[in-house]
Amino acid sequence: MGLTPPRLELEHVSRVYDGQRVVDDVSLSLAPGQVTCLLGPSGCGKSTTLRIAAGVEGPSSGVVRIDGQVVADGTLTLPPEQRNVGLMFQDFALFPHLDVAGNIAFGLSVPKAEKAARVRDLLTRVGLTGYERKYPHQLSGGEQQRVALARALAPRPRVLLMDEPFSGLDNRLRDDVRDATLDILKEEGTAVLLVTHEPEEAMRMADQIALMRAGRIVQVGAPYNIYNTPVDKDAAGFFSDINVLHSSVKDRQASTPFGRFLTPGLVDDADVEIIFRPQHLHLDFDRKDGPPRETPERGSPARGHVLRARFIGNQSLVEFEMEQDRSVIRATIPGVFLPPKGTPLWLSLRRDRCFVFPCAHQTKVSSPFERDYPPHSA
Ligand SMILES: Nc1ncnc2c1ncn2[C@@H]1O[C@H](COP(=O)(O)OP(=O)(O)OP(=O)(O)O)[C@@H](O)[C@H]1O
Repeated sequence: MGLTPPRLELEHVSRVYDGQRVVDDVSLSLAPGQVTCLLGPSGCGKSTTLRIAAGVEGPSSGVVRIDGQVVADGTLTLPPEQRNVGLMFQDFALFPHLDVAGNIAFGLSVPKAEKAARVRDLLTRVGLTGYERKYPHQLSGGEQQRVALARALAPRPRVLLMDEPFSGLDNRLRDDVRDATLDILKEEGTAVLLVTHEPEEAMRMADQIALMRAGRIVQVGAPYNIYNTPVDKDAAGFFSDINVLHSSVKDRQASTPFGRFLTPGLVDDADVEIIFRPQHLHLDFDRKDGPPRETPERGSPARGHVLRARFIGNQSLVEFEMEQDRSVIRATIPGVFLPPKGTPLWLSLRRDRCFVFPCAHQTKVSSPFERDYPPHSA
């Protein structure tokens, strides 16, 4: 017996419009019951990828499979209704002339009693029991979204494709609807491909995030891994504010106000950027007995002076000018921490949360010998 094929599989899929490759060699695989978020900035090709998975358009090249069956390649494109996929888009698009029960039952071709039972079951799951006879215009945005979800799930699709399905909802409602939607999707065991440009939404919803940029998938992984081991500076910066230290390589290390960092795979004089998030800074007050001690976890502390501090909700954002090179570093601190301008403080970094990348314009990158060479300790 062979292995169970992925529920949805895209293999080297590309799409060219007017000579421009808007989806570029995308490969992606979704297991049953898995939520995959296609995440990226506006115009990077997310919706086009989703439309290719749906069968609304064909790929210029590459193959799409559902449960191992080819549904599109360079020549064949099965239409959406022959793929057993559910679709859910931003504007929900409920049928205004059908009531809630009619909307949910629309795509169901099963006996009447079975249809009614499925509608009842889905209404319970989406928390809308008793809403059968209401019409879309009588529902709130969140209720309409839940009816749209029930309608998409009614025929038990093998794959559910969702394009920014929560973007029409206001912030507070969105969190509740997202959580409820996730519970239902998990119960149904459908494989979900969800398009979003919001990193928080992807972090909250996804089992797997596929980060897209300029038509290509640049990184795929679980939210924790994508956040904590970004593939490059832009991937790190997509999820949060970042600090960037500039340096260059000397003897396989880069010096910074916070001590030295190893630079595996980079040759001498290569320009590098050391990236870290504002929440990974640790602050200490100035002391009489000199700087706080250097530790392997936090490296050497560096002194900075507060430029400004603001309370931003459940944390404070403090900006520093570093004494050594006058660079500006931002730190976020839980709770209220608003030191006056000019206050000297010692800053240190969680070194396991720092990433060293060659500068984008870099020409002096790796040599296989450097990569294999045992690194010096920092
Ligand atoms: N039918 C089309 N004809 C020509 N160009 C298209 C077509 N559809 C999409 N594009 C172009 O392809 C690129 C990717 O579009 P797509 O809608 O897939 O991006 P996206 O990442 O989903 O963006 P957004 O988040 O803004 O919806 C864009 O530059 C867009 O203008």
